[in-house]
Amino acid sequence: MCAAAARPRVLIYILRHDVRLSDNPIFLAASALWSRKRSSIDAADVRPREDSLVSKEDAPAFTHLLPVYIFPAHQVEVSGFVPASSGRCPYPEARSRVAGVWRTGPHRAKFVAQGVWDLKKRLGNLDCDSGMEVRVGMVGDVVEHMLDWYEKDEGDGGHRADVAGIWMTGEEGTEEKVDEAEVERLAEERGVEFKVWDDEKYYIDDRDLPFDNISDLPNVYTTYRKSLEPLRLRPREPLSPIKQLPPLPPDIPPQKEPFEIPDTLDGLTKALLSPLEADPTFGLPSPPCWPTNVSSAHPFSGGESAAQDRLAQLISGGAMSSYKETRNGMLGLDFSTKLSAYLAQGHLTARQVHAAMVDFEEGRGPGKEIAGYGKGENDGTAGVRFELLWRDYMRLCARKFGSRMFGIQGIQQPPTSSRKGAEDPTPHDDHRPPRKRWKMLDRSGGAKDFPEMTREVFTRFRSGRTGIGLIDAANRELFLTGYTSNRARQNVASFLSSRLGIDWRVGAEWYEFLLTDYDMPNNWGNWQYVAGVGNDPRQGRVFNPVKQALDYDAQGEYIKAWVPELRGISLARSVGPNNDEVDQQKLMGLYQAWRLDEAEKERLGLKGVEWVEQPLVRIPFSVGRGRGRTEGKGGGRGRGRGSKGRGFKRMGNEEKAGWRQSDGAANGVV
Ligand SMILES: Cc1cc2nc3c(=O)[nH]c(=O)nc-3n(C[C@H](O)[C@H](O)[C@H](O)COP(=O)(O)OP(=O)(O)OC[C@H]3O[C@@H](n4cnc5c(N)ncnc54)[C@H](O)[C@@H]3O)c2cc1C
Repeated sequence: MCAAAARPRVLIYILRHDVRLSDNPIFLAASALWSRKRSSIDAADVRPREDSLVSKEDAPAFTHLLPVYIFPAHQVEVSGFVPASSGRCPYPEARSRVAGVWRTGPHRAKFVAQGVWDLKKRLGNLDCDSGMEVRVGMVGDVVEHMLDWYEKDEGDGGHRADVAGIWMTGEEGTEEKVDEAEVERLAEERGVEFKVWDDEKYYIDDRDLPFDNISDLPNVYTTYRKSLEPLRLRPREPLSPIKQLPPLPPDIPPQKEPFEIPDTLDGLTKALLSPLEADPTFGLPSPPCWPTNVSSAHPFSGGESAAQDRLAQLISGGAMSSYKETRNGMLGLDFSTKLSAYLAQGHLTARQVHAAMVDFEEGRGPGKEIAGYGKGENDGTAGVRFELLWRDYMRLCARKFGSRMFGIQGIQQPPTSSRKGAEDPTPHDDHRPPRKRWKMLDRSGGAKDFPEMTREVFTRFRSGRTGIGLIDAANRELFLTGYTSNRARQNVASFLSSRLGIDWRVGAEWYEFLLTDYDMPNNWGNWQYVAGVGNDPRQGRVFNPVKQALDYDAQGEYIKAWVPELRGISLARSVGPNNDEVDQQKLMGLYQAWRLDEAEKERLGLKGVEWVEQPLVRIPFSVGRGRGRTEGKGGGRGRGRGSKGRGFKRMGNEEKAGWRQSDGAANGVV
């Protein structure tokens, strides 16, 4: 037992989506406060960004730092951490509320584990006896167990250690807020200092927002963006690197039973994946299989080290500068940055991305051979900044709208409390579109609505067997790799919510399960935006996935990559000696296989195949030479996406093939 005077004073840092050493305000504060105490260096020498740190008065006096990453049991399935001999997991399965799918799938589980391990290694390498612990359980349970353990009487009236404080970063999710409140309650009960920090992983820090009250956040992104232009001047500089941290405490509370924490990355990954592997099909009778000769667009490993490598490679390889021209691509590594998963987990911060781009723009560091080096902001770097601000904006929407992010009417749902009236932040209150009727998985919405059929349709959607090439390619890619492009995501979300009329939240939950880059505000905000219940100022627009394929997959390469059954379609048609053109009829057959002629179906072995013969939707669309003829009038330009716009179109009179449209979709919402 330690004598009271020499008893360690432990500061516990609960890591969440801030799994990095660099540009991390909590690590920097812990490092600075501790070094100051040890060496009596003047505060100014160790506080490069004073406002980022706690003041001397607020700071708990601590001798040791215990960083702990917790896999939260309601969001990640943790039964794989229970050894076979130790009985059952005390928590319910981590499944989603509406569709009942796993909350965290294999792609993200692996990525998160890699990130946690990378940080553990980085901390260990600091050569100051630092490190990190991994725990599983509900956050409150883990913290309570730690506090109990440290408080435990050692037999002579003393504690194992004093807990000097608990720090964590704040998050916007309603579940995360509950976790924060629980930790705060426990800390208060035990007289332990508690502080929730603003994580500084966003493009614009909270302290620099152009409003004091979140209700003043504009309901339209463009208005928000304009209030902040020029975007290049807004972000702060990343925090200075950390060289030293307080050591880990001499005694560390073990993981609460019945769980056991593996001591290798391999073991950690296995524990996370084993419950999911009990059914590798995830309930799909015909799950997508890896096609030959195709690679993931997102083969990247998780972690701060890999994030820094990816960022450096984007700059020195030129992809950051060509972003504007390539960002609507769907195949390959570099059409977009693939930084989303790093940003979501906090392996990287948006201002680190900004700083790397500024270095390039000002002719510092790597990228000398790339056009535009040292020549200021270019279209590509400006485009990335524009998107990073979108990410900030979605996060602020989550703060503003709270639990309405998850309701079926999205943020269009009027607030339930006294916030009604002048403070009601719902967009377009005066001309809100009539409520859409959604098809649900578990109950009928009325006559002609059959949940059993909806479940079957949802299964085909998830399996990549709708019969619409672009949608099927995107859903198979997502299932197999954990990534699909923004272009594909928009089309898929529009297809499920508007063409099929299914409760958009099951789509959001399916994405939450599969996406490596899942991020609550971005996923739920984008899904409802596209479904017409979010903050798209032009509500009710619908993507035409055939027109979109023509615009963004004109040679059908993306569809052929992920739907190998269609690879045998030869698109070239000879129109003279040494002169070929794309056979439009066949191209339309690639985009919707029901349009292939019978002989071609026979040749490809597609005769009688359900998704070919009975697609969920048939979209009338014809092409002449060059361009396609679309249903109705042209759609909006949308979000500065280049000349092709976002591809929203009015809906036409689709043939109702094997699947009845929802009322909303059949009404041809615009
Ligand atoms: C239905 C739907 C669901 C989505 N779910 C998520 C999600 O869970 N997590 C997530 O990070 N993004 C989500 N997005 C946004 C976007 O599709 C991804 O951020 C992007 O495709 C990730 O690839 P990237 O990093 O190469 O993006 P890039 O095109 O290189 O963009 C750079 C960064 O900007 C941000 N960004 C880009 N597009 C958007 C956008 N539309 N909204 C908000 N931020 C954006 C991301 O952080 C991204 O890493 C979703 C979009 C849709 C339509």
